[in-house]
Amino acid sequence: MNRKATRDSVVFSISDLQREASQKLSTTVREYYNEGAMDLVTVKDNTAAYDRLRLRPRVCVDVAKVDASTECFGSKVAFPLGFSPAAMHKLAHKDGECGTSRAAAKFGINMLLSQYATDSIGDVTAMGAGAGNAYGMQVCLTEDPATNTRLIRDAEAAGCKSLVITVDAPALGRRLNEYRNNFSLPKHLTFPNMGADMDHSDVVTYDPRKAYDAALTWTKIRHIAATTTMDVYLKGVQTAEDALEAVRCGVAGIIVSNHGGRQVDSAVATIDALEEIVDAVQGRIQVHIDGGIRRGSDIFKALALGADHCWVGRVPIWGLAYNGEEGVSLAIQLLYDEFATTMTLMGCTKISDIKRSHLSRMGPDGGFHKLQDLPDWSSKVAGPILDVHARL
Ligand SMILES: Cc1cc2nc3c(=O)[nH]c(=O)nc-3n(C[C@H](O)[C@H](O)[C@H](O)COP(=O)(O)O)c2cc1C
Ligand SMILES: CC(C)CC(=O)C(=O)O
Repeated sequence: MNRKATRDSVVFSISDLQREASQKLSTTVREYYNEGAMDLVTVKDNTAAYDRLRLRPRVCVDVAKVDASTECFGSKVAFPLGFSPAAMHKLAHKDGECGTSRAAAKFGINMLLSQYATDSIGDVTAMGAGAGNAYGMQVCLTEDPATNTRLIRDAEAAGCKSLVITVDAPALGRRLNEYRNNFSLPKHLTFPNMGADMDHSDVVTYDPRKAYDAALTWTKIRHIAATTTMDVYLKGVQTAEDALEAVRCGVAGIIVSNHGGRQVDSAVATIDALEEIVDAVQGRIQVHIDGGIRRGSDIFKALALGADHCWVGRVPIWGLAYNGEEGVSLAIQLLYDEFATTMTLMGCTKISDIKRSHLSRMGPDGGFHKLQDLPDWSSKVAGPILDVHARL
């Protein structure tokens, strides 16, 4: 893709995209996508928290050439952003997850597919054939081991590089919009990754056997991780304590996430949770983040705090709703341009130049204070503490 593509005449930012996309959706679908659990405290704070961090630009650095590319799941990606797993893209546009996948592949970024996607994992990864970007399959894990095994085998067969186990959903959060609007999947859409007998009522009526595993534990994670060739990531880790458990489990990485504020309302904004987690993990496994990222400068701030990679859930959905696959491409382009511009203005020519000392945060005295750079952990510990396959 031409990374300096033509501009849209209406949409110049993700906030414009959200506004335009939202106008095209019915109340039920708009609220399902845009809202979250209970009073939306965390939905709002996920974005607001980025504004509590400020940038400390360095000047007189030669930034004539800026390289925003990095690596994720063993693939080179255009910049440190990919698509989080989000259910039901076809409610936004008929292009669905396959359209999202084509846009990701053309730009060279990675995509995670929800087990509640409206396109199959095989069809979605086929859209990226030959493009070089990587895919991951997200699973909540159900109480039915046969369903879990089938999902994992399908993902491996489709060429997924990672298995993303969502750990913040032992049950569905209380999304008041879904109750108010009597939300359900329209009859013409299906969950092709879930098998023929699955319909959306299994999800909203909390049939845990079919939809979630309320008894998911670290022991089960270790067993699942040992049964797959894919790299395992845990999505929904929100504390240093659980990040350390993940390190002990020997998984490849974690995604610091509160499910976009759709599970526990009043959960800490992910950018606020990130710091203690990065400090606890000390570089032993990958630390990714999602939730509230709406600008290239947000990606910069997350990397500066120590994240290895960022993901967005609602952004591609708004792109789809606005203009199908082309709308998704527009969304990626905007975030790429904003991120590359932020790097340039901050005096960073490559990803490894981005440091905590580029950030300032408001302290109890009301003043802004520079953050201290992280130590170089790469020389201290290499790789996870334990090899999960060796343990079992
Ligand atoms: C409509 C919608 C559906 C989602 N479905 C899933 C899902 O099936 N599995 C999952 O792990 N997370 C799901 N999420 C959460 C996202 O993966 C991600 O954590 C969240 O959207 C990040 O916040 P953001 O939308 O502010 O970027 C969903 C989010 C949205 C908005
Ligand atoms: C089908 C839903 C359970 C998908 C989801 O995780 C969400 O809506 O946040």
